[in-house]
Amino acid sequence: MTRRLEVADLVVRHKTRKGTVHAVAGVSFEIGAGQTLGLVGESGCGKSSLARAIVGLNKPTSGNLAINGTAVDPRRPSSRARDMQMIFQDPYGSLNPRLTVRELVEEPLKVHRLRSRAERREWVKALLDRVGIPETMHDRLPHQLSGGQRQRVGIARALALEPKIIICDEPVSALDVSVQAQVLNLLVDLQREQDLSYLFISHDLEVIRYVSHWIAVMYLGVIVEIGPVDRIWKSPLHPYTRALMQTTDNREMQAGPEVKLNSELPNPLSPPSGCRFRTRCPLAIERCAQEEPQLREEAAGHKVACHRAQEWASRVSAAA
Ligand SMILES: Nc1ncnc2c1ncn2[C@@H]1O[C@H](COP(=O)(O)OP(=O)(O)OP(=O)(O)O)[C@@H](O)[C@H]1O
Repeated sequence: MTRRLEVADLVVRHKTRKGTVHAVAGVSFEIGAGQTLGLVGESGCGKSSLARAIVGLNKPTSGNLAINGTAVDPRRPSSRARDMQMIFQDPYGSLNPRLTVRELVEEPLKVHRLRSRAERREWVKALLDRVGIPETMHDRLPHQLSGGQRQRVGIARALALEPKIIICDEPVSALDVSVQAQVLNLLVDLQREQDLSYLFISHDLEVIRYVSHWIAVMYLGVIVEIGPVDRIWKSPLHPYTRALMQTTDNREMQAGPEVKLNSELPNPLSPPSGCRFRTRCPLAIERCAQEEPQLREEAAGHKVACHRAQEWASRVSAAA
């Protein structure tokens, strides 16, 4: 597998008046060429902090990044703009309201001094055409577009520099359900055509399942489970993943204990000792308070950070 993006031990801390939030507490994963890793977890578990640090919008506290096998300095964002771009949840907030559609897509090319004026015009037109924005709209301002059209412009802008990796941070959450599928299909088609790699963030597991090859589940700054999409969908092993699955109409999940998320996410300023999920976990035992579980491979490519995962895994397969 050609590894497009490798993230190792990434740490992001935010200093606030009340203390330091450990938003990302040592996260590692890789994404192959033409693959999507879907990242899921409740609001506040650190998904955006992770995405912004990878793309260079926030400086990570520590960690390593490699793009196409070459290490890049995670604290120097300019070094990776041409390889990696981001698509945001709120295309209105992320698009300069004073620039026309055409200018918005052209801007990254101008900043990086790429192509002649005539070539830029042609490339911008081709990009807008590809994402389904007709020429009659190229001179419009963002507020004159629908939410779906704005997101299409956001996608064209992200593609302008021909990156191979795109970080999609909740790209369809702000859109009407009827438009969500169109934008998701566009992203999936573009991936196939251009062999793009996506880190796709969503709190919606159904969306994640639709677009992803791999799923990573994040809880209070750490990845608690990661694996191939079908495996996670059918045989999730971490109690937190099971709890998230129980909020969907996943009928393929193998039988096992019910885990409900009744309480709120603990205060991220002082996460629980040992396993961060233990305060909400009906299966927690003494060891969970004392020792932080590490990700361990339970099946090919399927890793889980839970002291009880093995016991669990045998029970789940016995019931299957
Ligand atoms: N710039 C910041 N300054 C201080 N704290 C921050 C900052 N950005 C995020 N946080 C805190 O870091 C933690 C993780 O937030 P983050 O936005 O990364 O999570 P998330 O999973 O993306 O949530 P959401 O889905 O709501 O965007 C939260 O406790 C949040 O309050």
